[in-house]
Amino acid sequence: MVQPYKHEPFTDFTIEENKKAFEEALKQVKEELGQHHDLLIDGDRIRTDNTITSTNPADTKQVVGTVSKANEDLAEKAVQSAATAFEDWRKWDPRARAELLFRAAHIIRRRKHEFSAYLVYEVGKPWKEADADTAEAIDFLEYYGRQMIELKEGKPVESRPGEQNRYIYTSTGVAVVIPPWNLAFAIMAGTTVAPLVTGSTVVMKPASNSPVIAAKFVEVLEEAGLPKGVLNFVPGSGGEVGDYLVDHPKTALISFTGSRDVGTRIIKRASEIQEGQNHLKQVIAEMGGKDTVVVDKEANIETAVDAIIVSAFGFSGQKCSSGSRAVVHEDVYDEVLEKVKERAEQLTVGNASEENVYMGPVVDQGAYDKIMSYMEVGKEEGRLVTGGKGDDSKGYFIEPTVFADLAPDSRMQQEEIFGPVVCFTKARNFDEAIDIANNTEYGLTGAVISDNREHLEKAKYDFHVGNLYFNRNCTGAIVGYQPFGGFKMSGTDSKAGGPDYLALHMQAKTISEMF
Ligand SMILES: NC(=O)c1ccc[n+]([C@@H]2O[C@H](COP(=O)([O-])OP(=O)(O)OC[C@H]3O[C@@H](n4cnc5c(N)ncnc54)[C@H](O)[C@@H]3O)[C@@H](O)[C@H]2O)c1
Ligand SMILES: N[C@@H](CCC=O)C(=O)O
Repeated sequence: MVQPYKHEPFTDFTIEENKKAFEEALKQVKEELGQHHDLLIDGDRIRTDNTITSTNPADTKQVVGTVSKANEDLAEKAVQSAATAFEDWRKWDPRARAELLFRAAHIIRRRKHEFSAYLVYEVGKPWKEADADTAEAIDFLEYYGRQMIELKEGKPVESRPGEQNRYIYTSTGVAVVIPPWNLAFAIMAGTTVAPLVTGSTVVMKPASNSPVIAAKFVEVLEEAGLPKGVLNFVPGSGGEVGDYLVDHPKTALISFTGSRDVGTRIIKRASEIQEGQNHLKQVIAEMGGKDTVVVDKEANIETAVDAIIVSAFGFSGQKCSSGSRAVVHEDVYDEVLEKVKERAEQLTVGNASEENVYMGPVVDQGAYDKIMSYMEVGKEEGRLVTGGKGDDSKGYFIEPTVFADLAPDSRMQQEEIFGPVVCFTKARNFDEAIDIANNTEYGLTGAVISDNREHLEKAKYDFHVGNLYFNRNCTGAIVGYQPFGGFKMSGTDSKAGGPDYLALHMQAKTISEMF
């Protein structure tokens, strides 16, 4: 009997024993760093001359690992291998596929701190963020396994006398999985196992900033018993391997999570019918955000400050859900701004492998340069309240930064910066605050801090985002509790970790028989 789903608890690092265990994991993983990881195609490990080197963004001289790099020929092999494996895999009992996910979850749970330590080194996650990322990966395995068991008989439909109707879900085919680097474990794992558990086979191309954690996860799935060819691992360039996989006539499902530009490009390419293609491709594309914390005049100010700080600076603002905009009622604007400034100045920034670092580095030189260029835009468009400086001499560190008095349509309030920067805009009343919150092309997350019930009810209908939070931060959705996905240019609203997610990976089939 499968136990009811509950999310994986977070580690309490104030408990000395947990702290020691995590330090031990960091030490152990540090000794392992620098190893090489091969491609996996049709169950074979393949080593290439071309490699991707993954380095620690907090200490760029530290090599986390290298991975072999696929080209178009190897991507072709991977698709063919997945297409062949599909014929058996789709006929596996869905429960057996689900149980494979449960076994993988157990393996990760036993070595939880080890995986989190990899996240600390590979993408610069502070302990808590790394722990939450690993917990979410476990949650996806446990949750989607249970969802598949629930869906395996299909859904009830009516039948008339002399007729038997059934409505079932069938597997789709070869899925291409293209995850981002920021929820480097959770999203990579969740988007990989969702097609797998539904009976599709997968070609996974990890993000080039986080291929090592992806390679470690592939090892876990092999250990859990995944047959050869069912999952093929092909790190490579987005432009070369990504495009090739998306365009391939045999790929049937593309699951992408990443930026708006790459996502919309994939949607366009996947809609073009290739020679030899006899199906339409299903595309799941979860993309960027420009998320707002709205503060009403009737609000608990401490709750508001907390929500802004956590939303803006958790994982250095590198979440699609990050609250990079604060839209605050004019009556409390100065007070909230001043308190956010004070709190931001107390946040610790440093190498994430050290305890009690609130903010680690940003992920790479490209991200660092982009975020720093926005500091100049912010100074032109608004007022720098605190922060604004960076240091990329050893790693990519940027101060928590607050800009004030920005026009709602300024670049700072419209474009996804994806760094530790929050921009304040003043609103004359609650209606105007919601209008400002809605005035970007994105619609992913949002928070409203208010003690006014009428205003909260209004926000339920008028604040146009996929994940809306009241009196808390707008980050940190939990699998099975707060299904995640956005409106507008934030994506296809697939709601990862929700009850409808797996159905998007399958084809519903009606079978009707007369007696
Ligand atoms: N909505 C969500 O659930 C969600 C979750 C996490 C991150 N994000 C978004 O992801 C972005 C940050 O992640 P990123 O920097 O990894 O995004 P990205 O778009 O640069 O890359 C995402 C993935 O796409 C691949 N890629 C790049 N070019 C490609 C191409 N031409 N064809 C196919 N694949 C290609 C990359 O290698 C990577 O694996 C932000 O915009 C963030 O908001 C969204
Ligand atoms: N699901 C995560 C964000 C994923 C994107 O980065 C959250 O809710 O904070």
